[in-house]
Amino acid sequence: MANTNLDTDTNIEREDINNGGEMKFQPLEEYRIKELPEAAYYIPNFLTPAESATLLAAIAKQPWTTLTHRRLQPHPAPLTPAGHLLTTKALPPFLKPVIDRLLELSFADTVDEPTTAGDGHTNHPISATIPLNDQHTNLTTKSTKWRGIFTSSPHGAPNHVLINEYPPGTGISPHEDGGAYYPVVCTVSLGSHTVLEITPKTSHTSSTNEHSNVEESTGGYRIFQEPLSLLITTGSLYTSHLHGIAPVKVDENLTAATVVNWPLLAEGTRREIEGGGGVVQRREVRVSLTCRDVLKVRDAGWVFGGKRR
Ligand SMILES: O=C(O)CCC(=O)C(=O)O
Ligand SMILES: [Fe+2]
Repeated sequence: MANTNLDTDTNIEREDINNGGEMKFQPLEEYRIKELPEAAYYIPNFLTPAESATLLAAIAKQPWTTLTHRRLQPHPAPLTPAGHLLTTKALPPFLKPVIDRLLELSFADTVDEPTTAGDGHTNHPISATIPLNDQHTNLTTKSTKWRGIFTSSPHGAPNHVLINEYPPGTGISPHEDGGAYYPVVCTVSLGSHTVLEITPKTSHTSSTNEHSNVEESTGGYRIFQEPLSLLITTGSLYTSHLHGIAPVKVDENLTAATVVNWPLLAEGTRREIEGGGGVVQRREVRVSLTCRDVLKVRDAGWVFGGKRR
């Protein structure tokens, strides 16, 4: 049954993250892809099918930049070759629900709080139950601090969304994203699933060709991205490794052993993949939204003689 169509997948796990009609996600640690060497997170059903439909309709009305095999939309503007965003224009309003949803996600940091303050005064009720002569012992209590994924980023939120469209049979060659962004990359997938391939690179500087200093090794990782899902990569994963999508119409050999985020996939998806013998067709166009915080932002008004649109 290779005709598995994941595009109509139901929200089997939505109950887990939906609380009284308000979208509520578990702490991000719950979504960690444990097999990867750097912190990365995968959240199935990050958006609802209705939200996806609204987004796709809004995206269809925006102008595209056409490449040889795919189209893209850089919002609010393309980056310069140096990786700068030359506008202070906000992201278009149709992307706000996605950005707001990203800002809802948080880590639940457990922090140790001393029960005695530096000046010797107790600052926690627990100290009241402790005999005075025991209070020199270094007592701590655990508390939870919520920390968003963009809390420490320069602008506190993504300021750039790159929309890529991939018809079945198209992909993106292995690449790294470079240093223009704060190292948190959030990718929302709409339409079809895809399989992201992450390949460690071994630095191998050649004196004859500075562009071929990246040598792919065989040990890589495959991440299955369901429609409606969110993938977050952090740290050096996108700089110490290459990432890309094979230009194929059918993904094969998809199993718990070959897909690193297998345990995080919606149960229905795992069943469908298994039912298809590990083979899944890319039947629809996939549209991805890659949301990042570009570090360097400058108003370009002066560059164009003060003429702004
Ligand atoms: O479409 C994707 O999921 C990946 C896009 C990507 O890697 C990029 O635009 O740099
Ligand atoms: Fe990329």
